[in-house]
Amino acid sequence: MSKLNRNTENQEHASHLPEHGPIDENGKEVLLSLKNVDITFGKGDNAVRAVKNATFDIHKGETFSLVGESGSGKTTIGRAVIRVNPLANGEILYKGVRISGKIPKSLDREVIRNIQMVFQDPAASLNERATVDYIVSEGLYNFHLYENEADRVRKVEEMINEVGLLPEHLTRYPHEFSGGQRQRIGLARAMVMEPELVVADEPISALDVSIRAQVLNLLKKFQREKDLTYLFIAHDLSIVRFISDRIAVIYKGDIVEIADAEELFNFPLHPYTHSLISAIPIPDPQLEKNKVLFTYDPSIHDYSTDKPELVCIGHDHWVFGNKKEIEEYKATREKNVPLKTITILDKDAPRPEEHHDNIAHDEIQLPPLHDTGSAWYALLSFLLPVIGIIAAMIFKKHRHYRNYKMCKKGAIAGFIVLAVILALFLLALAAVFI
Ligand SMILES: Nc1ncnc2c1ncn2[C@@H]1O[C@H](COP(=O)(O)OP(=O)(O)OP(=O)(O)O)[C@@H](O)[C@H]1O
Repeated sequence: MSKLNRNTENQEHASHLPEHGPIDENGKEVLLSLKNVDITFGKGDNAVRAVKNATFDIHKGETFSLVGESGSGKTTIGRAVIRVNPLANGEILYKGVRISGKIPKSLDREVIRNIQMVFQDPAASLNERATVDYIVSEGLYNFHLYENEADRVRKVEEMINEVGLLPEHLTRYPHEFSGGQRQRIGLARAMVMEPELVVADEPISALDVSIRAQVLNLLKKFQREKDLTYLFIAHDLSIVRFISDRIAVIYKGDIVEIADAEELFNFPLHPYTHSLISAIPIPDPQLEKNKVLFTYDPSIHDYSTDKPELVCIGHDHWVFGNKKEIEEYKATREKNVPLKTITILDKDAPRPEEHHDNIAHDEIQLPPLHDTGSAWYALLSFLLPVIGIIAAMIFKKHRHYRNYKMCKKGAIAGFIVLAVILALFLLALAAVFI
């Protein structure tokens, strides 16, 4: 497309944005930079400092996740990036160009087109009175990103196919769709603009667990195919672990830790990050029941004289703390021994420390290695139901619950088919002899 159409529009308004962002000291292209960003709501005594001194870079092509509990300021940052929330202090740069505060109207239009947002609640974010066709086309209309009507229709149909819906859905209204389908419409509306950066604000939190993976896979597919960069907002570390390149943790408006995803999970230095990791449910009910929840107590910090700041302690790992804390964090990291984040208590079993030390915390957070739930188990159990039932019992004992369910399902279906054949045979016998 769009390169053509973008150029067409850029000829009308010379582009304010360079083709590439600046390169940082690690040789990575910086697409978005927040520098000392403060965001405040209200005035005087009622003022809420929702975001305090937020500073981070997002590199081209990466998934950068922002994680923290409800009310910590994640959405406020996302909305500041798309220029909805004004800053009280600091600035936001896109490809090195300031996009916060007062900017020329033509730059504002370029920013809207290049940075799109996908919202948490697909029901609330879609205009209920507009058809899907109009919803997906709205940005194209506003920015004249099509050559003629046939071109617009082609773009919209292509996009609706790409998100897994059908062209006949275009004439329908949002209320005629399920939550997952509405989120697909929201994705189509954002992606049809061919953005470079997508702010995805809890895009799967409102969806059924069963369809969350589909929407995540769709986001990943778009990223691979269109070289997208994501600012992914979530309140739960377990969701972002496997989709993020880097993760920033935010607590009550302060960014308390930023690191590569694996670095953060291996060395969660800030106690709030530790508490978020310990809150991730373990798929094994026995271990989950006996897990000790680590809760964060902010009163452990004494910031009365020694003020905290976000400091890089090496390994591109940033932690928020005062000088004393930062020295401790550095010393811990230099030992290079992954930190223990989960403690399992079990009265009847070995001591908690011993119990935990035998299992890497990575392992307990994952389902058992061979718990695949493959359809082959069901098929073989259908053909050999007795063996299927035995296999199901063994899988259940080893907590391979998905395999167990598949075997059970297949074996039961196999028994029913055998019973029906036997019944028919007996009926036939009866018919012959009576
Ligand atoms: N428009 C507003 N007016 C006043 N206060 C606001 C406004 N928007 C957000 N806030 C306040 O700013 C703080 C951060 O809110 P924000 O919505 O960014 O949190 P969040 O981390 O995204 O939470 P959630 O996961 O629940 O969406 C909260 O204390 C919230 O009450």
